[in-house]
Amino acid sequence: MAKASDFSKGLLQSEELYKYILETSVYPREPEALKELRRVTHNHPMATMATAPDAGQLMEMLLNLVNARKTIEVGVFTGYSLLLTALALPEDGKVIAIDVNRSTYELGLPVIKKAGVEHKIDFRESEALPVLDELLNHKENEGGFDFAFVDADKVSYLKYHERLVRLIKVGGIIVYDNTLWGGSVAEPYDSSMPEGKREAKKTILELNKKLSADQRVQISQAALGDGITICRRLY
Ligand SMILES: C[S@@+](CC[C@H](N)C(=O)[O-])C[C@H]1O[C@@H](n2cnc3c(N)ncnc32)[C@H](O)[C@@H]1O
Ligand SMILES: O=c1cc(-c2ccc(O)cc2)oc2c(O)c(O)ccc12
Repeated sequence: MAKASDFSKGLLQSEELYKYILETSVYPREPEALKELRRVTHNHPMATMATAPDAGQLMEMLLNLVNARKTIEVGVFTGYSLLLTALALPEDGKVIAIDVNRSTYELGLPVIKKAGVEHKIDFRESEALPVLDELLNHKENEGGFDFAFVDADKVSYLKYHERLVRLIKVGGIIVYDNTLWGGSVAEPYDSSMPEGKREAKKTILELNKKLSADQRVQISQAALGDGITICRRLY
């Protein structure tokens, strides 16, 4: 079973503090299906990519607050954030879930099926951008979604934002994961950082500036998980 110590301390000062939050406020209320999904993901070499349970708990609350019925997820991996979304949706709710990799989605699929929420999921194995553009080809999709979660290739986040801000309804919410990128956003240039991570950092820095200046959305950047920015469409 995954333990609090299996996660990095996130952005907090100590492992103990993160463990305290998880054990006091998150794990006792986490649905059994999500625990099982964490167990299934535990031995995957990229297990650290899964959405952090504390960030997931806030997402669940946001989904409830906007009474989400139609949502979009960009970046599924084994499905932790997808399953929590599907659990939060009503019986006739739908999440369009996009990922270039179906095999990781299939790793978590038995847990999703057992939880009885597979019928709410429209999984698209694809690059996200063409799917979002195709949705925008249909006028009825503009403002047609209540909520979106973005947790995929960081270098494309700005492109996703321009599409999602049109797809989400006024009052709806877009959540971006990794907006503090391990805390590196506030650190000087580090030549030992792998090229891919450095490119991602560059985009995240640009995204954070653009979101801060984007009058179409109200924002809140929260230091949960790897940093999440919540955007609420204003007009
Ligand atoms: C950080 S993981 C997602 C974690 C997931 N939210 C969870 O809770 O487990 C990122 C995912 O984005 C997918 N991805 C990367 N580039 C993509 C793209 N251009 N379009 C769609 N999915 C992409 C990867 O295959 C990977 O599964
Ligand atoms: O270490 C990572 C890497 C990613 C990542 C890199 C490239 C892609 O095309 C998609 C995802 O995402 C991560 C992530 O979302 C996270 O919470 C922690 C680490 C990483």
